[in-house]
Amino acid sequence: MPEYQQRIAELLAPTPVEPRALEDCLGLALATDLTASIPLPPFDNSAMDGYAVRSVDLAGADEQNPVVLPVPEDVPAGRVQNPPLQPGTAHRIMTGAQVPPGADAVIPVERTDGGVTEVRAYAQVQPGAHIRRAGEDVASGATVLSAGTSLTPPQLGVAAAVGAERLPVHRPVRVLILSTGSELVAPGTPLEPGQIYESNGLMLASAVRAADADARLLRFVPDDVHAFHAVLSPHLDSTDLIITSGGVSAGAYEVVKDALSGNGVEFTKVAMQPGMPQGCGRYRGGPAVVALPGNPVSAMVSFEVFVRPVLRAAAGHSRTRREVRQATLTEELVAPAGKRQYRRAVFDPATGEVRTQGGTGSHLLTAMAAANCLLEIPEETTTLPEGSTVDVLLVD
Ligand SMILES: Nc1nc2c(c(=O)[nH]1)N[C@H]1C(S)=C(S)[C@@H](COP(=O)(O)OP(=O)(O)OC[C@H]3O[C@@H](n4cnc5c(N)ncnc54)[C@H](O)[C@@H]3O)O[C@H]1N2
Ligand code: MOO
Repeated sequence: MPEYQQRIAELLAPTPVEPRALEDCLGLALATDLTASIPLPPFDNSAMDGYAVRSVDLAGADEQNPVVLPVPEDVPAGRVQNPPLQPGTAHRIMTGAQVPPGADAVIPVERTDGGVTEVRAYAQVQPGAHIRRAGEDVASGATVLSAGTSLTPPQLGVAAAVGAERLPVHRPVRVLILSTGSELVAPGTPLEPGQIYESNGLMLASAVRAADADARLLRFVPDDVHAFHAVLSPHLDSTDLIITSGGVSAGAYEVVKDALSGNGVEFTKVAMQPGMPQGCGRYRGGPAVVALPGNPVSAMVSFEVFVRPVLRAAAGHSRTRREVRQATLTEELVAPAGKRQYRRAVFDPATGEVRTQGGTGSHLLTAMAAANCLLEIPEETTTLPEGSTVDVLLVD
């Protein structure tokens, strides 16, 4: 299994780096460190709506003995020209407005009568009170985001706050998802006997998108080799990776295998359950191909262990793997010898316990939908008593 993982990893080269407007960067990987060219906050500013004062001018003020100061200036947030505060005066100031030179504190409006031309202050203030200092959040020249960061909303907020207009990010991997199979019909149409609704295509496209890659879905590719090549051909120049599901095992009418073998893709059996039959390679020397088995759970588990980490690495993310936790098994399990088994399971982070969902059948998709982790059973393990410590891959 590790060798097969390595083969797939080698198929995808890092995507090019391109500058993108901040609003188009969510989830993408930053390609170089982002350094702040300004401090944050950029200037000393008020944390409160109130009055900028010299703290010494309010010494001894209280409810019974208010200090009355003239208010010659009003300082709304954004006022650019900001006259200095003269001793014995107060400037009415709003949250976020620049503290005038000469002021060393802000008294909140609630501690005053709220006067406009003169103000009665009912409390004294400590020097520095309610002033947010320049550089308190970020010093000028500091690295605010590191290369490889998968950009989150607050990180994009930081980038905007330091004045970045665009960011150098890795272009997302462009993935084409194909599903084949004469038994498949679109949800929304009536089912004839022998038919099932197509679900792998949508599931894999969603998994690709959730891994912050681009997905294009081609469902119901005809079960015919010529038609298969014809459907692919217009997409080849704009695709980094083709993912197929189904048609890789030992049966007749395996269009994926028939079309891709001899065109750069090799099919093999991997010592893993589910997900034994697999294929990978490069289609006619062009895009990478990963041919996943058709059983829905096999397709999904194979995507998790083979494809997702590679998609993340190619797109420059420094975190490519799911979090692995150690958990205590609440039941006894048996597993096949010589295969790495992945069981659908629910991990409870509060207790550290894990319990499997459903059986091992790779058609049992609802157990996968109910799971929040994959419980990994190593190749050499065939029995796990209740209370064993196991590794779980957190998949949501
Ligand atoms: N004689 C053998 N038979 C099978 C073997 C084997 O080694 N020898 N391996 C089994 C294993 S394990 C798996 S996994 C499957 C893989 O089969 P294929 O990749 O060829 O997939 P299909 O036969 O096309 O489909 C399998 C199953 O999945 C359903 N399916 C397929 N595509 C979709 C889709 N897009 N949406 C929903 N469901 C889908 C399909 O109807 C089948 O039920 O082979 C075993 N057999
Ligand atoms: O590999 Mo199949 O995935 O066991 O069902």
